Amino acid sequence: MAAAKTLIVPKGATGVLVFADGSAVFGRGFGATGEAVGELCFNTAMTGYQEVMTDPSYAGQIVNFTFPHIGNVGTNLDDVEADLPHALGCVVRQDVTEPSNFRNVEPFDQWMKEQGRIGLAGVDTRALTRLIRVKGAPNVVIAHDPEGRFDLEALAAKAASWPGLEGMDLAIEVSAKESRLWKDGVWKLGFGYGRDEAGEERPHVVAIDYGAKNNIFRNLVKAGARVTVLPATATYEQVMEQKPDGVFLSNGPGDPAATGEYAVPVIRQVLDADKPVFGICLGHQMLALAAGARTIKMHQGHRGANHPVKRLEDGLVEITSMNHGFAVDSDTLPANVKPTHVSLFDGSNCGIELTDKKAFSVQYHPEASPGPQDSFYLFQRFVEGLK
Ligand SMILES: NC(=O)CC[C@H](N)C(=O)O
Repeated sequence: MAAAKTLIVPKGATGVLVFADGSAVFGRGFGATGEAVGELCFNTAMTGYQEVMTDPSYAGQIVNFTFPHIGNVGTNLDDVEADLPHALGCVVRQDVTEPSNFRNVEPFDQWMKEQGRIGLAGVDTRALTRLIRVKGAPNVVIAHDPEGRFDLEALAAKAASWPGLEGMDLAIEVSAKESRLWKDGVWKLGFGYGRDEAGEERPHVVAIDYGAKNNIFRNLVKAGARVTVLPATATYEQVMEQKPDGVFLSNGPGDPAATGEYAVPVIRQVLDADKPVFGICLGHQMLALAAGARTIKMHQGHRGANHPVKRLEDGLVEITSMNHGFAVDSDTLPANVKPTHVSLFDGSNCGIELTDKKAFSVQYHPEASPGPQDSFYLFQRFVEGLK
């Protein structure tokens, strides 16, 4: 797999992943035709492919799923984390079968096609994962053509000339462009999404959207907040105009250090004004940057739904959902930044708290979607703290 430079397309191959060095992995294309260039990452979650594909933090990335049966429950209108899929494409082991689920609305391959996203099936995705673990996340082109016509040299050149995620600001591209009130609560079988009938008396959370997953806002509503969403480029004055009781910093794609021009200075001003702050994933990384720490690109990243994280205050282990390729460098935490959570997989930083401010953040995804719900308490902790 992905061993040598390949110039011949095997008979029957209708999809391919091409690496910058010219090596290629062939399979059967599904979803949209065409090609897309991005970073290849792997996700080990056993459920929730629709949530993964629509998580805006996957902008610029192609997801290699280690779980073999992707697409088997189809797609529906509810399990989406944003209006569009943001991952560029996906690589899967088994061909996508007829959906078998009472919630299915549309087969996965058709949904991918309509959304302009490319799929590649019939690949040894676990071998591909091992390759990423050894060599780090590569830049690749995913391509699909029902006739199997691929110009492999041109595709390799495209992968080679893509600049990579490091230094790339994508939050600005996927963020909401307008401010809005958020109204949905969490989903319940038989009921769908709850409705927020919040009164003015509830704590007001101003959530800055750097590419947010909707389930974060739903959980803030469930925890009892009134939620206003602002675009990533919101100024300090625009944040304060909303009279927030607390400010939330969302997840999002790309390199946290590349958002430094607009996001981090605003976060610093919010901290200086002593507003309570809660951040998730990219929001965690940017809170750390605003506090004076540094972020680093990880070798392979963390993406899945079973990542154990230790809460340092009492040693409790949370099983968490993760999706990140950058991390806060724990060696750079200033004296007023206390680490609160650590990954039990590799010891990387998974949470911080500012000792002189009401501000905390986590690297993982307490909103799950997909994943375990061990960390829902963080929404409660934030919103209760605003009262
Ligand atoms: N889910 C996220 O917010 C991801 C943050 C950042 N883009 C990273 O890859 O680390």
